[in-house]
Amino acid sequence: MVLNELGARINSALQALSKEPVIDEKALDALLREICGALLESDVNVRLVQQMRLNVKKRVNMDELASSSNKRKVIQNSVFEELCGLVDPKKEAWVPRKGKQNILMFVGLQGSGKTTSCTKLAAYYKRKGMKVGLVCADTFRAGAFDQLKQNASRAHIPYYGSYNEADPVQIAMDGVAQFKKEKFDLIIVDTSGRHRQEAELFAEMEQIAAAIKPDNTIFVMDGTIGQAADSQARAFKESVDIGSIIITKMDGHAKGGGAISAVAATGSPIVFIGTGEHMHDLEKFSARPFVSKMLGMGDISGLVETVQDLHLEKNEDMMKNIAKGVFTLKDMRDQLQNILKMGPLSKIMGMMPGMSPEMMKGFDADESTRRLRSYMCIFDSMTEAELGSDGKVFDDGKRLRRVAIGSGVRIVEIQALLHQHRQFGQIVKKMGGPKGMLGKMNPAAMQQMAKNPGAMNPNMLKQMGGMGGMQKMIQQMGGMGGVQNMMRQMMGGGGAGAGGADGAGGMGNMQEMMSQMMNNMGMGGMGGFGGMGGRR
Ligand SMILES: Nc1nc2c(ncn2[C@@H]2O[C@H](COP(=O)(O)OP(=O)(O)OP(=O)(O)O)[C@@H](O)[C@H]2O)c(=O)[nH]1
Repeated sequence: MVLNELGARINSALQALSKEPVIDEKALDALLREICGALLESDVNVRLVQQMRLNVKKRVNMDELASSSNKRKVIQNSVFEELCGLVDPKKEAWVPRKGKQNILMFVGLQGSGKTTSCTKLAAYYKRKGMKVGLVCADTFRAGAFDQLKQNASRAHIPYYGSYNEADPVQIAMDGVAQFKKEKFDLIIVDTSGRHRQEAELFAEMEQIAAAIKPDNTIFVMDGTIGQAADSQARAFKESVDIGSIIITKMDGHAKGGGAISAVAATGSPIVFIGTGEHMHDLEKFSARPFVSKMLGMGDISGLVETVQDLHLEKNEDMMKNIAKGVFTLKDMRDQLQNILKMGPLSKIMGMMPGMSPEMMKGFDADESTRRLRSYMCIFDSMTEAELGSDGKVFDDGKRLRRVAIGSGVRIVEIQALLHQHRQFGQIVKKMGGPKGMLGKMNPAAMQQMAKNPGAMNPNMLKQMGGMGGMQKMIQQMGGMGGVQNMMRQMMGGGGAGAGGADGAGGMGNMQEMMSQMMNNMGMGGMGGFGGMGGRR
């Protein structure tokens, strides 16, 4: 992702500042030159870059700041704040309200990723427990309804459309009326992105908006269009009341800066970014976490939300087991299943603080996901009794052969899985049990922690000394292999080969990732229940 490169450049400019013996106007100018150059190369609007440079200079008063370390901190903070300012229109983003029938209309040019994003968003709110329906009001493009139908069916989202009705306004009204009658919480209306004439397209959008009276209109913009984003956003803003923005295709080679600066043109907040063609490739957008992640500082709020969506509290058995220091094969399967449910591994890794863009380079998320799926096949071929065991039953070669035949996976790979399970079991034993960190908490507290990690997040961070402390903690996890080591093994050496040592290497890292996640949550839990919760 090109934004990672932008983040890496800004980051290294900030790092270089830390090495400067004297921090003066010259050093500040050199830093700003490098940062502004990087932003311009990423297609961020030139006026905005200029303004950002002036704002940082205004914030940093060299004469008033005494020590160099103070100056460094003030400059770094100012740059961070101003980068956030670039993508933050300081307007609260609209969110659908529970207990109300919310209507959302999507607009955007043809090919921007509107239809794909409609379904991704519907799936997102479905995961949040809402009853969501999709309406296809694009009658201009032949095949638009089929595309929406296909996407919606794959995500198990109810949809409405028509092959006969030619009037998009009528379809939008009928679809909304039907879903309203059926008490849907959120109705998403997809519109056309193309007409013979631009004026016709805007007129149609206005008519649909007047007929269905959406609570919010989302403007979908292609992240790869560069500087053209500004004029496109302005044109849409003049016709419809744009409430929010989704920027798509921020994976691959999107520079993204152009679309991001469209925020300034519309004054509306970016609510999500599309990061791929799959259903899960939609990331919630907020200015600070976005900038933090771009600079390799992680996105704790995103990670917490993703973990929340897993509803770990529902897995009572595993919570009880872990608190006791017990870890069965079934627990491992459930954990891996959870990781698969969280979406692409690269996305999760990017949310972890301390994962610098360099560390993510070359990370083969697809290969790791493939390996995870092959482990799922192995688990599927085990009996309930085997799954509930600590894995020692597989010392018997006959069982191993049976599972290998059943799953179509080589014996060495099953052995690798069992080896990793044993290793992770040892970590759980250390963390759990009466003396371990998790063992000191009762199962109800563990469930509470899983149910609402976000609520204790501020305490967790405070306890660990803020973001810096979090990064330090991850570095200190060197004892468990270390994140860097983990990434190296996950993406390197192991490569495409799935068997034997490769399989073990990849899995070892996967397992470390899980333990880190649990460790993070565990610490949050301790914060929440160890007296700190009372202070909130
Ligand atoms: N890589 C990537 N591709 C995307 C993303 N979002 C959408 N696409 C792809 O972009 C192409 C166009 O997406 P659509 O959803 O059909 O675009 P649309 O805006 O609905 O187009 P019309 O229906 O013609 O108005 C499809 O091939 C999508 O798979 C994204 O975030 N990343």
